[in-house]
Amino acid sequence: MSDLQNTDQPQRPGVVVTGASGRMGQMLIRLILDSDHLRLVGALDRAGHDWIGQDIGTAMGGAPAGVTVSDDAVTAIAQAQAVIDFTSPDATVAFAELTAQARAVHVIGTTGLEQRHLDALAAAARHAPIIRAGNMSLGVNLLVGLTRKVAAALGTDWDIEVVESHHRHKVDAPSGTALMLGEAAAQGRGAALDDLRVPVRDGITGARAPGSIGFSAIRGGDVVGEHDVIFAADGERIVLRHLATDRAIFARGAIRAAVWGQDKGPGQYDMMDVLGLQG
Ligand SMILES: NC(=O)C1=CN([C@@H]2O[C@H](COP(=O)(O)OP(=O)(O)OC[C@H]3O[C@@H](n4cnc5c(N)ncnc54)[C@H](OP(=O)(O)O)[C@@H]3O)[C@@H](O)[C@H]2O)C=CC1
Ligand SMILES: O=C(O)C1=N[C@H](C(=O)O)C[C@H](O)C1
Repeated sequence: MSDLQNTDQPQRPGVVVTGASGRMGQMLIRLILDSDHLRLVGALDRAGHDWIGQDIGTAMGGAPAGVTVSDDAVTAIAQAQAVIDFTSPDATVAFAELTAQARAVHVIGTTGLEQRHLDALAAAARHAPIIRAGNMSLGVNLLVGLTRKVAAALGTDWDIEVVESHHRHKVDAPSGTALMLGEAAAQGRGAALDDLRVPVRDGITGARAPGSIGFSAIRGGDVVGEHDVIFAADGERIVLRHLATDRAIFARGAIRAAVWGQDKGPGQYDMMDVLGLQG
């Protein structure tokens, strides 16, 4: 059934989508408008955006959805039970403060967060649940567990490299997913990624440091997201690969997280919690 009848099922949690005109924002809104589990109550965009004041369904080129695109985050988030947020790090921190005040679930897909952003999110999570992952897909979260296991099983004579490819518009590198995979590999080796991570290689880099974890990023075209974790030893290689061909996989994960979070207390969660893959 469609959620276009926005008032007929008040028991469904109301969700606000931030960055509504973005690639992920539009995908999320399409899926939420078709969801039996969530009700779209707000669509936020940056002040001055062409879509402000328009119906979100019409702005996306479809039928009216009964929700007007707004730049008033305070008012929109105050009436929400969940906020799904795929925007930029500074915006996500600002939305986290409002979402915490509303005691709503904040589902964060935004990547490229620095320590100061993470610190602000930790503060917000003292008041309401935050569910954050660099990749919301089932496949990648399974791959994280596999990567940890393979890294734990292999010695440091197996070199680990993470290679990722994304569309030409992506602004951060390595991708959030690549960092999740690198962290899993480091955990498998009983170490912290910060201690093993190799900065971008360029020029006379010297030979590879034993036990290090390298990252390479490719940007081009419309690639949705591709990740390889390469374990390379003398005479053999293992490659664990995830290929995303449709952004719906991320949006479905985020919607599942928003519903899952409804009965959770304040704190920080990730997709491994949502999918029951911890441990
Ligand atoms: N965790 C996951 O599974 C996934 C995470 N992502 C991440 O999600 C984020 C968004 O990706 P994508 O949708 O492709 O990017 P887009 O650039 O297409 O969309 C981002 C949206 O956020 C808005 N936005 C950015 N900064 C602000 C701000 N300060 N205030 C208000 N709105 C703002 C943008 O508005 P404007 O255009 O005006 O700047 C735009 O509408 C990225 O960090 C990406 O890496 C993406 C896919 C999956
Ligand atoms: O920016 C994107 O597009 C994506 N970002 C996430 C990341 O940084 O890993 C997830 C996915 O790969 C798409």
